[in-house]
Amino acid sequence: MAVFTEVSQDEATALLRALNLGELAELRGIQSGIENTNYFVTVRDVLGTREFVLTLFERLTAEQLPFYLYLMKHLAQHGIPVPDPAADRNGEILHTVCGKPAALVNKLEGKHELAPGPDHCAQVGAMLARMHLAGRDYGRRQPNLRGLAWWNETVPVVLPFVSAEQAALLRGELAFQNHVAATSAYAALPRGPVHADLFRDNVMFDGDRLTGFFDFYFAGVDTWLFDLAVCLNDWAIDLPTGVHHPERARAFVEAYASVRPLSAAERQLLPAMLRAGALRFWISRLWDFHLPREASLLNPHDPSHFERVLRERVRHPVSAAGL
Ligand SMILES: Nc1ncnc2c1ncn2[C@@H]1O[C@H](COP(=O)(O)OP(=O)(O)O)[C@@H](O)[C@H]1O
Ligand SMILES: N[C@@H](CCOP(=O)(O)O)C(=O)O
Repeated sequence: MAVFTEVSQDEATALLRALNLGELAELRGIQSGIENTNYFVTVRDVLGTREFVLTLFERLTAEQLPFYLYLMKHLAQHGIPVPDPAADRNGEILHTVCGKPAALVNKLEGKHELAPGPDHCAQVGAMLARMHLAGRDYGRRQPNLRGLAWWNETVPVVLPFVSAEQAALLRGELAFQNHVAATSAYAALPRGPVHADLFRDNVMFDGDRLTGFFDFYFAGVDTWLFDLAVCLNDWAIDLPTGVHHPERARAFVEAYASVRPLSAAERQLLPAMLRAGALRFWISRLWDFHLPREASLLNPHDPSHFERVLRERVRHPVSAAGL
C-alpha cells in the first residue's frame, strides 16, 4: 500500500483547474511507491486524454523541494526525458494538495527494465551524459545530501549495529574515501547536478526504447563520476552476487563517453568512485534498517547487498582501461 493520503476527486479537480489542464477523467492510486503518495491522473481536454502523476510529498518539505522540481523542469526544457512539473498561472510548480506539498508531472511511457542488456545500458549511459551536460547551467545549488559529509556523520551511528568485521570494512572504506576526496585528482573531477539514485527502478523503457528518468529526490550537486558509478553498481552487476558484468559496463561507459568523454582524472578515479557508490548505499540501507525514523514510510532494502557490492569492488577493482 502506498497511498498514504487519500486525494478526493474534488481536490484533484481543483488542482487541474488551477493548472488549466482540462477535466479529470480518472484518479488512480499507485501502490508501488514507498515514500510518497502517488496517483495516476487522466485528464480530458479538447485534444483528447493525457496522463499525469500527482505526487504528495510525505517526507520532503516545501523548502527542500524547489531544487528537485526546478531541476526536473530545467532538464525537461533542455530535451532530457524527465517528468516536467506543471505550472499554475503564476508559474508556480510546487502546489498544496490535502495540506501536503504536491507536484503534478507528465507520466512517462513504459515500465522498468529489471533485466537490462548491453543495449539498455548504452541508452541509459548516453542519456546520463546528456543529462549531466544539460544540468551545467542550472542555477540552483544544493549539495548531494547523501554525500561524504553524511557518510562521516552516519557511519558512527550505524557501527553499533554491525559485526566487528563489518565495522572494520566501514571504517576502512570511509577513511579511504576521505583520503580520495582530499586528492588533486578528486578536485579536478567535473561536477554539477546529478541524479545520484538512477537505479533500474528509476528509469522507464517502452519496449526497448528509453523513455525517461524519474525520482529525482536524492539529486544534488556532486561529481558526474559519482553518478556514473552509482549507475554501474546497479545496471552493470549481477544482482544476486554483486559481481561486475563487463559487457553491460562497457556498453554503459562507452555510450556515456561518446557524448561526454571522460577526463584523465575520471579514468583514474573510476575504481574509487565505484567503491564510493557502494559505500553510500550500504550506509543508507544500514541506517534505514537499524534506525527507522519515526513516521518514516520507508520499507528498508537489504543492506547486505551493498556490502557484497563493496567487497567485490575492493577485491576486483574495475579500471576504465579494462572496460
Ligand atoms: N513520472 C512518472 N511516469 C510514470 N510512472 C511514474 C512516474 N512517477 C512515478 N511513477 C510510478 O510510480 C511508482 C512509484 O514512484 P516512486 O517515485 O518510486 O515513489 P516513492 O518515491 O514513493 O518510492 C514508480 O515505480 C512508477 O511506476
Ligand atoms: N535506490 C535506493 C533507495 C532509494 O529509494 P527509491 O525507491 O526512492 O529509489 C536503494 O536501493 O537503496
